[in-house]
Amino acid sequence: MNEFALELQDVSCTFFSNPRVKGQPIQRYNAVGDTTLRIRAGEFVSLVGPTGCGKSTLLNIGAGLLAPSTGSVKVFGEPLNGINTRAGYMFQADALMPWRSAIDNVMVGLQYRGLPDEEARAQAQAWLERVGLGSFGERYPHELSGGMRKRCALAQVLALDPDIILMDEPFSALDIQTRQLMENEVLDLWAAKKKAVLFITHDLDEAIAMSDRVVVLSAGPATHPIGEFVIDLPRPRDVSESRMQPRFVELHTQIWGVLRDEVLKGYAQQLTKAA
Ligand SMILES: Nc1ncnc2c1ncn2[C@@H]1O[C@H](COP(=O)(O)OP(=O)(O)OP(=O)(O)O)[C@@H](O)[C@H]1O
Repeated sequence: MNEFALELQDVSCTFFSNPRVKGQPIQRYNAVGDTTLRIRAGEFVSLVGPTGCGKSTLLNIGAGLLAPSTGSVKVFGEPLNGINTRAGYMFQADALMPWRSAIDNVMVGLQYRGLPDEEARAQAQAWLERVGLGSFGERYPHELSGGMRKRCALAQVLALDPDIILMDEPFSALDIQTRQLMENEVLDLWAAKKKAVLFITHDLDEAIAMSDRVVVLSAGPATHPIGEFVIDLPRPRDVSESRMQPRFVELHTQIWGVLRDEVLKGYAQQLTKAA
């Protein structure tokens, strides 16, 4: 097996405004500059960077939802063309289908894969149990709490047993206690299967507590990595206990030293845009 599950090699991404809007010249925005990012099989990597810098754009490129303007993407050594079928994607917003019960949401991907309904249902139930929703399968998304919906979305992704998991601020909408529970659950599930994870977060504490490596992105335009830190905290980890360790504080100080100026630049840009 190739050492790298996902490789973004010298990618850039430029967005153009809609050419059909009459009377307005086409505007271009260079969201991602020259970026190389490699995630090893089984590695948990977080991307942190100022708001609006281009984190989701990079994740979308890795998912094959967006083609880079230049550069290349490889998945286990093979060039990526179209959707990355080895990856599962967990979004910031709920992606559950409101008209389907929790179990139907989890089993839908398995059904698409051609599993007979009965087997798909059994596997979906097993995943719901693993994420603590064993007795909630018949509930609809609106009948679940925010944390439960996240658990259901997690089961939906993990049921497909992807080799790569792409997570775009999956817990940002949760209260702090639920968030920490979910972070620990994700770490336990990850430790059991050791998939490659690319995790996006605004929260540096979360990035350090969860990851093997944290990559810091510059403020846009043309965001690119400006720092990379190996997180050598022992595993298994409990996210809230990890935060108490002196090494955590050291890493936080080092990474924040790089991130701080970019966050200030990003913030200043937002103010300029808003003015
Ligand atoms: N389809 C698009 N067309 C034009 N501009 C876009 C498009 N998608 C993203 N952008 C711009 O590219 C930049 C990067 O956006 P992106 O969503 O990747 O940032 P982000 O770091 O994930 O943001 P946030 O921290 O708010 O989640 C932003 O300035 C955004 O406005």
